Amino acid sequence: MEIALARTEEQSNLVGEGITADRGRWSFDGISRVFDDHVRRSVPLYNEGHDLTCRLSDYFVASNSLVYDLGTATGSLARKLADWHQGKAGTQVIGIDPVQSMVEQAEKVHGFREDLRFICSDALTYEFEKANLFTSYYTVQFVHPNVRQQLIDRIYERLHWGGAFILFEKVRAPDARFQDYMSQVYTDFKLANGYDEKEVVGKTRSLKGVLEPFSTNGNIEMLQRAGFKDIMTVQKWVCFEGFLAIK
Ligand SMILES: C[S@@+](CC[C@H](N)C(=O)[O-])C[C@H]1O[C@@H](n2cnc3c(N)ncnc32)[C@H](O)[C@@H]1O
Repeated sequence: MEIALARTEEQSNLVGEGITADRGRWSFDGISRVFDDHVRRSVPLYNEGHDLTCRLSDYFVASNSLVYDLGTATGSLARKLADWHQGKAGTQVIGIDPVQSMVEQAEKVHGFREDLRFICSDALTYEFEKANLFTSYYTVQFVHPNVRQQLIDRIYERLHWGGAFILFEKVRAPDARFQDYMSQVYTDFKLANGYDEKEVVGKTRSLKGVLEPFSTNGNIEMLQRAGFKDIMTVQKWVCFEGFLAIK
């Protein structure tokens, strides 16, 4: 299905010449206004994963609960979680993102609410309070592999016993043949969602060394090293996977 797109200047910067020329220069700064449209056309089952996260959160979020959404971007998932648990007294969702323009856009779109806050900070250094639920929706893949384990260790440590980490990641396949199949099917997905070949190649090049997916097993082993023992895949579309890990 072809989708006609009216490109704003920001959108052109995002998917056009700018990133084609800039290997490994992907940045979330300066794309906050077009991010929502972009991410929905780039991530399969984007809305479904948010809905599933809300449904799973029922097992971990009660009144006076604390939820952190890491890499909240424009705050869509944090907002959905806050709405989902509205009425649970004292419960708060905090969206964290190191990109100021993303946090400003989140605040502009979702406004001021007692139960929903956005903080501009790096999840690697932010001093988390003890929480009931952490969510990371396609964020950990952007944390450099040499410090990724440290982040997962901190999440585990900062969770209450019985709390959970819901982690969605782009994942690599277990071998070269499957990786080849998955890459081709995902390219088909992006082309069907209105990107042209130049844009697909340009974005792939701009993400070199910036988006570094682990395999399914790599993610599970990272969660296990942090201390998680109860881990399950809750959603999967080819190379996009959601995990539920319970402390
Ligand atoms: C693909 S987007 C996340 C999409 C978002 N979670 C959603 O549901 O729409 C990745 C986000 O992670 C953020 N990010 C990257 N490194 C981070 C870090 N160290 N700590 C927190 N957020 C980070 C980026 O700024 C970006 O907004």
